[in-house]
Amino acid sequence: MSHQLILASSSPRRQALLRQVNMNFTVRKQDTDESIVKASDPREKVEQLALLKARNTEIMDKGEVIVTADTVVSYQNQIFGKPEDDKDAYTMLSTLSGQVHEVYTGVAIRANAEEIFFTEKTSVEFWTLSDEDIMSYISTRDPFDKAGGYGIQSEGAVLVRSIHGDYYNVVGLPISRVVRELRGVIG
Ligand SMILES: Cc1cn([C@H]2C[C@H](O)[C@@H](COP(=O)(O)OP(=O)(O)OP(=O)(O)O)O2)c(=O)[nH]c1=O
Repeated sequence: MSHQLILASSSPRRQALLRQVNMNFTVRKQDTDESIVKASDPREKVEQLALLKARNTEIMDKGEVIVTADTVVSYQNQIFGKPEDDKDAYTMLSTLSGQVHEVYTGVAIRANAEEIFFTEKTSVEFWTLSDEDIMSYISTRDPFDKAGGYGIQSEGAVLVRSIHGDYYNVVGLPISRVVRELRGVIG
């Protein structure tokens, strides 16, 4: 059967990462109400959300393979998604200042009769940030479409002291693992 890869994501970063490794794919929008997933464990949360996004994506042809993902930041018992406003971004960034947090990205792959999912975790250490560091970063508006309120690939790079694990997982898609898992589905 010939396969057609569909990335069901409006994240420009996820699209760019699949393009970077020369995958042939098309983008399909899905609109998922993320508030219905109540899991408090970050791994469970991103897996459930990625699966929900995959199940909410219409399959239009038998050969289609749907890929979806969800990213959260986890610190102690808190899970941070995208900040709602400046105050929310400030709370997230001041909590993460000087600490190590985890970024979880759950990925779901849905083909005709199968559904697989997995999660990657990357640890990220932030420098200790002054109020001025945080306020000037928020004023760039970079935090607002990103889990945890920062983008490691953009202005947020200056907040990060070290990482352990897959960099691309932090950006929103653990691309090398995704490609390997896809080989098992589309050959
Ligand atoms: C931590 C971090 C997150 N992010 C982004 C990746 C995700 O796009 C976003 C988390 O939001 P998600 O809800 O995972 O994804 P999304 O709404 O952007 O896209 P879609 O559901 O359509 O696939 O945060 C970065 O770009 N850089 C970072 O350093």
